[in-house]
Amino acid sequence: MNSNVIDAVREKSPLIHHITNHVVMNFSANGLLSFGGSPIMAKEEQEVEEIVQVADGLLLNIGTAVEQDYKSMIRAGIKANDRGIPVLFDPVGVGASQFRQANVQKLLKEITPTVIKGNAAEIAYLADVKWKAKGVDAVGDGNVIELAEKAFDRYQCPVVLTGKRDVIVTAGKTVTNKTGHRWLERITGAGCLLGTIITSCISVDGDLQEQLKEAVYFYGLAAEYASQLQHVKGPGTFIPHFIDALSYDLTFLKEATK
Ligand SMILES: Nc1ncnc2c1ncn2[C@@H]1O[C@H](COP(=O)(O)OP(=O)(O)OP(=O)(O)O)[C@@H](O)[C@H]1O
Ligand SMILES: Cc1ncsc1CCO
Repeated sequence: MNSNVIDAVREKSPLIHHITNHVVMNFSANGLLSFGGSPIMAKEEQEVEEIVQVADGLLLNIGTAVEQDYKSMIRAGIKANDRGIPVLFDPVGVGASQFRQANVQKLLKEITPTVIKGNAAEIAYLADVKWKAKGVDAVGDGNVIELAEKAFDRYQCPVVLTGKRDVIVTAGKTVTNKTGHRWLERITGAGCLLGTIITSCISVDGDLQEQLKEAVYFYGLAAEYASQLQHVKGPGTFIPHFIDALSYDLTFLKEATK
């Protein structure tokens, strides 16, 4: 058997509406297509409700968001909440500017995410804990479990905190994940694409904790597999092989990375 969650995604091929940043649009669309889902990038305020109407999941990522994008995100998020489809929120670089901070606060008052996903610095900002960041990247180590649980308590929302060790917090349960490869830190958008993969996994029927665990575990294994291929020499050659690996079966990746 492969994986109930991943099989279900591939069976359904969920349409994931992205309002995401310019840097990762292409990478996210290709990664999701390879994995087995169907991407649409649409951020015009006048059309987002129509797109959400037919989507299976919504991803909101503030990486390069301008004022108009936040309006679109709020409108799309409210519609997604009304329809009951999952919403993943990725507060990319939220601590980097007052503009991001003010808009994220406003957004989180208007919409209810199904999952908040971010690196340690982003989750620390939301949890009101001091953490070092450099632009959109987290710097240094600390108690990531405590951090993710604090953010969960504050927003009453499941949290996926990413890094060398990922932490997944849902109601009453915290688990960690160690799959992954250091080259994921050396390419842009590894966290953003993980957000896309998670959104597709939570848009099929099933238990949220299981879906989050499986998405994060699979993603890390795909990276481990791609990194060990003979012709993969560094972050650049890693990217296309990682995209390939996202289309593989979990059982195959487990065997091949033993
Ligand atoms: N040192 C590492 N070793 C193994 N896996 C890692 C490491 N650092 C990050 N990862 C993995 O990389 C993915 C992205 O996590 P990361 O925390 O780097 O995201 P991010 O900072 O939001 O990225 P971006 O902003 O570029 O999208 C996760 O799947 C995580 O498990
Ligand atoms: C580098 C960068 N800057 C804004 S968004 C983004 C992509 C990774 O988060």
